Amino acid sequence: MITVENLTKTFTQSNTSVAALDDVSLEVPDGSVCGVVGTSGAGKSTLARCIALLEKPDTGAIRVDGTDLVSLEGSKLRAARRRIGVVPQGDSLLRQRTAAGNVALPLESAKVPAAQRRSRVAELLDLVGLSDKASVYPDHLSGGQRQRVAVARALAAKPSVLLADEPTSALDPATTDSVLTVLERARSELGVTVLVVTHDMAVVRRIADDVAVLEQGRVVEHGKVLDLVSEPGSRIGSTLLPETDQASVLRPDSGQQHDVVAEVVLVGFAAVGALLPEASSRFGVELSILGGGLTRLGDTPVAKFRVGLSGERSESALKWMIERDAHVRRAPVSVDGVAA
Ligand SMILES: Nc1ncnc2c1ncn2[C@@H]1O[C@H](COP(=O)(O)OP(=O)(O)OP(=O)(O)O)[C@@H](O)[C@H]1O
Repeated sequence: MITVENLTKTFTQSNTSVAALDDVSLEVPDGSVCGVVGTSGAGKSTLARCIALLEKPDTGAIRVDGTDLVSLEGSKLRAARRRIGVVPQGDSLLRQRTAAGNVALPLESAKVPAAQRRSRVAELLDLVGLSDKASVYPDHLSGGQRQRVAVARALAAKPSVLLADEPTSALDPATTDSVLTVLERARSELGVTVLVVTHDMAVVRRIADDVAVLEQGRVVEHGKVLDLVSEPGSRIGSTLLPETDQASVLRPDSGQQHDVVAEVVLVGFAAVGALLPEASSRFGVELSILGGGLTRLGDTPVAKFRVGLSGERSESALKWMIERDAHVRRAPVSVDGVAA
């Protein structure tokens, strides 16, 4: 578990102070992937640098497995740094070393014997799907392949935490996917806790269990992605889920009367596949989809619909859906049945 407690960091330049981190607290459970997102200047990289022990916060604690890393010094600090693998922002490989040579670097620093080093490098290149590129130099690798080598290098010393700062920036979607697959594999096959700093919501959509949204140095939203998307007013929800498209209720279909209009978020195969039709048939209500759609967060299908229900038992149908974990937000209905 990574626990960040009340972290502050202020930079002062030519008499101007910037609170890059302002009382930031968050928890990343063991073996999970947490996305740290936010606009440019929100404090994401500063947070990553503090957790990687490359920057000292002004106040606050960073605990990994219970130990506060901020207070460490000397050999204890160096040992703690080895438990955190870092994939730095941008191109970070040594150009004069092959892919295998780059991955071996942390093992050489730790004085791991040559035979052990070779087998560990082979394992890591296999993990990132680049066994056939072991002797290729970075200039002859694609951007995505270079990032995968950087991930393998960050994992070389068997860290418990992997921290990646914008690992997919400047990559096309297909290449982004190959890098995210490797991060996901680090978590699932090695049990590493992964923290990904990104401005790309596709990263959160594809691999994050948890997410923290930073704004002007403060955490404005934090939690499990699948919980947050169901919360009314969630920024993550409004970014990751389909628009329910207010305008669609004014289309000809919506001219009909609805007894109830509501926004419904459904999470998981069972809910997405069956809840609406079952509610409709069980309570004898007519159910119209007025907007929204289906998406996928990680492996989980999630739907957000604006629905209109017509029939005497509309309220009961809605209540029944809520009891089955549908997240429902009622929209006020005007006299002609159109949501206000
Ligand atoms: N070394 C530094 N000296 C002075 N100011 C800094 C320094 N590092 C960061 N800052 C300031 O702190 C704030 C947060 O910067 P940070 O790089 O953490 O944001 P970010 O969310 O990672 O942004 P980006 O997405 O653009 O990389 C910004 O206002 C930035 O200008």
